[in-house]
This record gives sequence, structure tokens and C-alpha cells, in this order.
Amino acid sequence: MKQFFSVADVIDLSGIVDEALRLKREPFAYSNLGKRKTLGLVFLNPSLRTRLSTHKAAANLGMDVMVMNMDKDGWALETRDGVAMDGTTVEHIREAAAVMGQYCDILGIRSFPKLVDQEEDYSEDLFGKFIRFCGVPVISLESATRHPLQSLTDLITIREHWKDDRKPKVVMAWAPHVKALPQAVPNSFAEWMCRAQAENILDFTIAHPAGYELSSVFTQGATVKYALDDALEGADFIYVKNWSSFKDYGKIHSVREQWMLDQGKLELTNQAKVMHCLPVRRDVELASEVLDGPQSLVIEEAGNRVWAAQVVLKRMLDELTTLNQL
Ligand SMILES: NCCC[C@H](NC(=O)CCC(=O)O)C(=O)O
Ligand SMILES: NC(=O)OP(=O)(O)O
Repeated sequence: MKQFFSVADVIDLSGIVDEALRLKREPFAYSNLGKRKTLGLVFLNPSLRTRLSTHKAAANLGMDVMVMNMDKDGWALETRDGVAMDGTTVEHIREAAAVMGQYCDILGIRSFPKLVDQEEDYSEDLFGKFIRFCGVPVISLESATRHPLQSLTDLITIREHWKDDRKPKVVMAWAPHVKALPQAVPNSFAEWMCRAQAENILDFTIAHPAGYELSSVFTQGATVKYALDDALEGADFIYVKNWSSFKDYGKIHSVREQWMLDQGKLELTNQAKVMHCLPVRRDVELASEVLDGPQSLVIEEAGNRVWAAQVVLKRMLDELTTLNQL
């Protein structure tokens, strides 16, 4: 694996999930694979889970890890080409990425969208440039449009909790929030679930109020419902997430109906397990009674972030080892 940016970077969806679950059973089976290799984790935004789980995954493989909080500790980064840097930006991504590539064998980077200009965010300009100039394999730690380590984790968690012969009904349900959030997590989850649905692994439904349609690039084959109660009927897994409007880019529309998942709504489902990528705003996005209840998987789901990161790092290290032997 040379990069991990979207589901398109995975050839074998079931294969990578099974391999991650094998790593969960034997975390130290490849503890020398990453010896004398360095992972750099670059953050332009806050993180708890991604930072710690990816660090732990690298440690399990014997790697050294360096973390750069670019937003707080780095020089202000310029990403545009052809501009004289006579303003507030100090260092161009051309040099910054290339220099980090000198110190690291694999790099991970997190960069959220600005939610102002749809075209700019969806061009993934910063990611494209980072990949181009750093010269080493790159893992997305969440970009403007996707969060692949989270989505792989989510598929691993669903696989772990589904023992029936019948395909599970997975519902991604929009939830209220106090501020405008990116579409990266729901885009990515939809993209991975649509691929899983195409591979006959599960059935996938998206529920959101009118005006919250995601880009059709990510939702091919998904059933879309505009009423939460209707979508929840027969659900085996509910993936709760807020996102801002894609069409009316980055905006929040007022919604009259109740979209927060509480115990009453949960009772409409097939005793569904409840998932959320975290962080979650209690009693805004998701009722405390559900988060603290027996159907919540959120803590286990966060725990599984380690195995998603570890399988991706392992595949990249395997490839680096093969290249070194040539
Ligand atoms: N990395 C996981 C989610 C990150 C981000 N959440 C947030 O920014 C929450 C902020 C808040 O609740 O104020 C999102 O939804 O894309
Ligand atoms: N779910 C997730 O990516 O969490 P962090 O933003 O804390 O890394």
C-alpha cells in the first residue's frame, strides 16, 4: 500500500478487515517489522483518538513516532503556488512536506476543510501537494472530504458484532449539532459502506433532513430516507453523525423534527448497536441514556482505531520492505 486516502486504496475489503482482526488477537506478531522506521504524525487540527491510536499501532509494530502539531508549533504554511509570500505565511508546503519526508519513512496528516469554498475543499489541494512533495507513503488522518482510518474501524466493528447469516441493515443517521461540521466522516463512512454493500456484505441506508444530501460521489447505491423513524425500522447498526450542508456549502439549516437518537427512537430498531466516531456532544447529537446504555459501541469502536491503523501501517511497511529487497 503506497497511500491510504480513500476506500479506493484498498484492493480487498474483507481481507483488510480480517487482517485487522488477526492483529487485534495478536498485536505483537510483527513487533520487529517497523524497527528503525519512523512514522511522522502531522496535525493541523485537534485530535485525541487518531493521535493516540495511530501512535500505539506504530509502537506495536516497533516503529519510532514523531508528532508535529503544525497548527500550534509549526510555521504558518502556504499552500498556494505563484504567490509572493509577503504576508503571514512563513513556509511553503513544497519545502515543509519535503523536509518531513527526509525524517520519516511514513507520514500521516490531518487537515480539516475550511467549509467556505466547496470547490477548494473538495479539490483536496493540501493533501495532493503533501503527497506529491513529501516523497514517502502518506496516511490520511482525516482530510477535507474523508476519514478512512475511521471508516475502516467502523467496518471492523460491524464485522466483529455481526454473527448472523443474514446481511445487517446499517443506517447512517444525521444528528443535530450546535455548529457546522465537515462532511468528511459521513462521506467516508458512506463510501466504505457503499463498497461493502456492492460486495454483498451489508445493506446501507442514509437518513437526513432535506438539504443535507451528501455529494453523490460517496453515496452510490445507498437508500436515502428523509424520515428518521422510517429509516430506523429493522436497523441492526445506527451510525450517528452530524454534518453541515454540502449543497448550501457549510451551512446549517433549521430542522423541526426530532433527529437526536434517544431511547424511544432506539426502540424502533432491531435492537440496533449504536456507533459514533467521537467526540460526541451529549444530549445534543445523542442522548446520554443511549451513549451509556448496553447498545452503545462507541468506546469499543474507538478502541478498534488501533487495529485499523496497525493494518494500514503493516501493509505500508510490507511494501517498503519489499522495495528495499529489490
Ligand atoms: N475526527 C472526528 C470528527 C471531527 C469533527 N468533529 C468536530 O470538529 C467536533 C467539534 C465540536 O463538537 O465542537 C467532524 O465532525 O468532522
Ligand atoms: N474519531 C476521531 O477521529 O477522533 P479524533 O478527532 O479525536 O482523532
